[in-house]
Amino acid sequence: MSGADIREFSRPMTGPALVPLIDAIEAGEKPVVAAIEGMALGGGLELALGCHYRIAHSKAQLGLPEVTLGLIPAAGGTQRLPRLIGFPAALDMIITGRRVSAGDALKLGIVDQVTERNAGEVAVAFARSVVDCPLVSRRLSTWPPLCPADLDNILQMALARAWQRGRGALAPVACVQAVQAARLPYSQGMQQEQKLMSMLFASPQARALQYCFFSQRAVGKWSMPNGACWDNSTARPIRKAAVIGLGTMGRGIAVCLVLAGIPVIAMETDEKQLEAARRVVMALLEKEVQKLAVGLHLGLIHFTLEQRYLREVDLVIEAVFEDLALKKQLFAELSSVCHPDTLLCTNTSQLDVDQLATATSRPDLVVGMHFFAPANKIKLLEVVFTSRSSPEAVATAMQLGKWLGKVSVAVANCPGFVGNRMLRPYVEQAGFLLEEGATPEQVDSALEHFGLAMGVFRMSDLSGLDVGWRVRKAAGLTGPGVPQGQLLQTQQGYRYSPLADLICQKGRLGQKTGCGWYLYEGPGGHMARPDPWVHAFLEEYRRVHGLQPRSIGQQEVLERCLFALINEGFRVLEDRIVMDPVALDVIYVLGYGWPAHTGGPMYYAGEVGLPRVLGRLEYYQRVHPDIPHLRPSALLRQLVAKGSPPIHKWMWHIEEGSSRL
Ligand SMILES: CCCCCCCCCCCCC/C=C/C(=O)SCCNC(=O)CCNC(=O)[C@H](O)C(C)(C)COP(=O)(O)OP(=O)(O)OC[C@H]1O[C@@H](n2cnc3c(N)ncnc32)[C@H](O)[C@@H]1OP(=O)(O)O
Repeated sequence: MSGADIREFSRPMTGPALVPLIDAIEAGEKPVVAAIEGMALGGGLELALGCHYRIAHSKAQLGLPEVTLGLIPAAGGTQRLPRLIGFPAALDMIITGRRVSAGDALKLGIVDQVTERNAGEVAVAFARSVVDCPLVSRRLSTWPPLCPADLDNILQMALARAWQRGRGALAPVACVQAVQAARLPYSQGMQQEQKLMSMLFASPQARALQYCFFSQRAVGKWSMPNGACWDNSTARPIRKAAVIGLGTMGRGIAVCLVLAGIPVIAMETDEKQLEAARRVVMALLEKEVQKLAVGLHLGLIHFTLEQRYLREVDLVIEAVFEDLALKKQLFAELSSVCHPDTLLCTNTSQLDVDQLATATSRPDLVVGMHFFAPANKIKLLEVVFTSRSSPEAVATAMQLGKWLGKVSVAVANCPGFVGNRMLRPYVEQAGFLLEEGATPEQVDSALEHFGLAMGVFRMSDLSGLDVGWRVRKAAGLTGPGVPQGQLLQTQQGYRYSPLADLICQKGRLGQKTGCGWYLYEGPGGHMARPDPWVHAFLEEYRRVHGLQPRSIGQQEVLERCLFALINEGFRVLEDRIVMDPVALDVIYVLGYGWPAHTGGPMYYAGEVGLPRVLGRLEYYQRVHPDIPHLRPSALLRQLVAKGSPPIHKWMWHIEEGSSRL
């Protein structure tokens, strides 16, 4: 039982109401044993907690994921669970919404028995064995709360954690408040639970999080402009895969494959690099084995320098250095080494997948599989199809992503695909704001206050500033031989901030060099500190270029960075790079740390109001006519002209034939 029907939350609810039902079961004179097979989530677990005993199958999973939907467990979960397993463990489960295995549930005391057999049959036998036992001690609502001496401290720490990790989300905080009420007599605790639930139930955050839940499932129902789609295309089985290039991304991808039980050929061209990769990958795998407490066959991965092993694989993911010529050469080689049916996938984050496809003997079997770092942690996968990718190739990559535990989003090939394409105007605005008077920490603090996991400059330092530098050089925006513009700098006719290039030229490449936009403890350090050098550098830059710094408020930072990103999102939709705006929201929430409680950038635009987004973009464009990314997209204008329809109707307003595919 995976809990309440989430769709019902946005329409009038029908009875019977769950709370009185659970209370009636608990108060009953017959022993009721919950038999848990599969899932007991949300209202499902709350129902089980109202039963007198719980028997779970060993493969069952239990949890209270309401927080991920912007809610609290409001059918007594916040009152019964702390009574059963204590405040610290209950707080952890309720605030994070994480699922626990049957084995862990037994250790925690949530279930009375775990069985390998049919849980229903075992529960019936168990019920017979307890039929004469008194039930009075089995009614959790009557238990006195298990209050440890340091409960105040525990609750305070939980509250601090909820604020910090929630990044502005209300539900985690309400979860702590509801659990706190489990100190009170049960009926008073329930009143508090209901009060908090009523506050959250109709909140914009809950709506946004429930939109995220369905969006992450909707993207699995992909389609391509040629009519191929998820239910008319068949994925191939992947019995063995290869990863070529064992840098950070390749290692993470190899780990994902092994964890999913897929045998992997992990290939490098350099002996030293291969050994380094072997150490890191095996250490990561052993850590996972310990964490998940699962038996994993570590022999599933074979490290090699030899291409001949590639003959036996069904799919290759290349993750070599981001260099088009190098990748094209590799793809040409793979065409002759691999079996003619082998799918050739690239993990490029921005190179032209169509060009890579032309280097092979099988362009129909080439797709992009764009993982996000760290590949073994981030749940997003962009599956990039070209004009020649076959439905079967796309279906296979999408299915493989799901098998790896990712949410796969099908996107058409275009520069930067979706995520990085929308990121460019955002990063660009941040650079302009520095020129105009802001500091990296002012910009980052505004963005983090909004709820992003990391501000733009901290994120750039983490990814490595040389990544963008290389892209800008390849685009002819900077580098030897590129003429420097006038004040303000212009390149290719538009305003261009060379600040990031200048920082890179100083050898400041981010965390890996110990400094970038911030200062770190040393190379590889993580603690970002404001750097007086950067402040002096910015002041000098403004002085040399005659720029009068001005005070820039939080609102301007947010509007310029976020609305520029959203504006590019509308252009992505106009170009029909994705099926609908839902895909953009999924990509940003799962891949770029966009706060889920705002739904994602496009959903957020709808909440702010499209006329407001348009109005602010028009304003900033008047002030900065030399920044094309601030020019409102035609689709945004059209939607506003049509009265700002809801997000699921946006695609109806795109003119036929506007697709660039
Ligand atoms: C002002 C008024 C105040 C009113 C106060 C109101 C008080 C109301 C009190 C109400 C008390 C209710 C208390 C209970 C609350 C809850 O239970 S909230 C729900 C909690 N449960 C969850 O969050 C579980 C969500 N589901 C999952 O995690 C996964 O789906 C799964 C169960 C683990 C299965 O995963 P998987 O096998 O990968 O399949 P999916 O692709 O995810 O799902 C398959 C399809 O099923 C749909 N679906 C799944 N769960 C739900 C659900 N709970 N409700 C509706 N639909 C669900 C999912 O969307 C998929 O659908 P399709 O895409 O159409 O195939």
